[in-house]
Amino acid sequence: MGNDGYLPLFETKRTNGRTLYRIFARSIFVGICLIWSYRVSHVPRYGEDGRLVWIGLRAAELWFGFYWFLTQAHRWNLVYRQTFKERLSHRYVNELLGVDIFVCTADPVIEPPMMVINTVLSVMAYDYPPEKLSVYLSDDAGSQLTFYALLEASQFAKYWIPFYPNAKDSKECVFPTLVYVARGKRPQYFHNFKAGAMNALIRVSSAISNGQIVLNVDCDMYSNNSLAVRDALCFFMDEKKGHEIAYVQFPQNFDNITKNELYSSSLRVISQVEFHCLDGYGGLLYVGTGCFHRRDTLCGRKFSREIHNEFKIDIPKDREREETTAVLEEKSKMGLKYGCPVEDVITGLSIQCRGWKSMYYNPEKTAFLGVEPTTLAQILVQHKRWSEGDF
Ligand SMILES: O=c1ccn([C@@H]2O[C@H](COP(=O)(O)OP(=O)(O)O[C@H]3O[C@H](CO)[C@@H](O)[C@H](O)[C@H]3O)[C@@H](O)[C@H]2O)c(=O)[nH]1
Ligand SMILES: [Mn+2]
Repeated sequence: MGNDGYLPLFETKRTNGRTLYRIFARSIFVGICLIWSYRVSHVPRYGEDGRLVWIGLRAAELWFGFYWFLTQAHRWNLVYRQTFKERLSHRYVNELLGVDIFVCTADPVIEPPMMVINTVLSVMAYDYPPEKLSVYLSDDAGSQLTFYALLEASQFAKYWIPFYPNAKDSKECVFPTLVYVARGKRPQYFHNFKAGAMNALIRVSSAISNGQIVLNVDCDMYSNNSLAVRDALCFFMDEKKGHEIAYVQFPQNFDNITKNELYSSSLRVISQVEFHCLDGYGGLLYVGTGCFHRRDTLCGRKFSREIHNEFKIDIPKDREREETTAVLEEKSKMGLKYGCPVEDVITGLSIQCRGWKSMYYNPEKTAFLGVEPTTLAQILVQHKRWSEGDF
């Protein structure tokens, strides 16, 4: 507690054992330097065997050492966040923010409706006032099957959600708003993949529920922790620091990890080490699914020190305004950015350039579980797309 009696809604801790890691890293650096100097001082003379191989190895070791040196930036300064949800519930009984959840799907064959619907149901069951929760399903395939499955799921939810451990009284149970959205795609108008779908959802939801917070969950992932919305709100609603935070990214975990993890697609090092470090430097990336955003920053708002915990949203209601929004999206001044295969990363960076901060929250109980690529063909497609976007 500070002198003014203020109890924060979240706290940040530096990892234990940093000194130990730094000693370890320094010892490796000394080792690398010794290898370098050995390679330089013992080059075979002209005519001696192995001279070319020696020089080749020296180049490889130089490169490896340089690469190792750069990766230390991702290991040096890990931080962990902790939230205080009971303080949030206590302080904001009726003033919790509206949350709009966007689920994206694009292909009913690769992404079967059963999986999509499981995702939708899982996010409908968040432990959160249902009148403040809206779930939007964007179906880029405009599939009748997916639509029918959603319709059936909405009926099923009426029976299932009251039995969900967090629903309090089945008689009083109201349901979150559920909306199906399929964009009209025209051949002469480029659809911009997921970024286009997300921007369409931002526009549609602004005219329906207009929640101050927006969460995206891909249809190949589901919510595994019904308290994750409250966790995210602990960051946004913190009285001292909340007004600086634009987005809270949760790690992407997977429940179909193969035994030997041949392709290392569970991104373990990234989510358990490197993101904690990026977070320590205030530069956590937005990496798509599992990320909570303030709607206003996603819509282009700049950070300002004067404005405290105010969630200002301009609703583009009439047609003229909607057209303006579309033009702004096209110029990447509003919503998710276009023209890059990793729309999320560049969108996150642009938000940070406007002065906002981001947070990484990795709760003990996994918040989102998804399907990772398991075959070489799937991995190659995914990495080609990521590499095209990131470099
Ligand atoms: O035209 C499209 C193409 C894709 N999607 C959806 O976008 C999501 C992500 O696509 P996916 O093929 O699963 O890509 P991944 O490589 O698994 O996605 C990772 O990488 C993306 C780009 O960085 C992020 O947006 C994702 O959240 C992140 O999980 C899925 O829900 C798709 O249904 C659309 O809605 N419309
Ligand atoms: Mn995916």
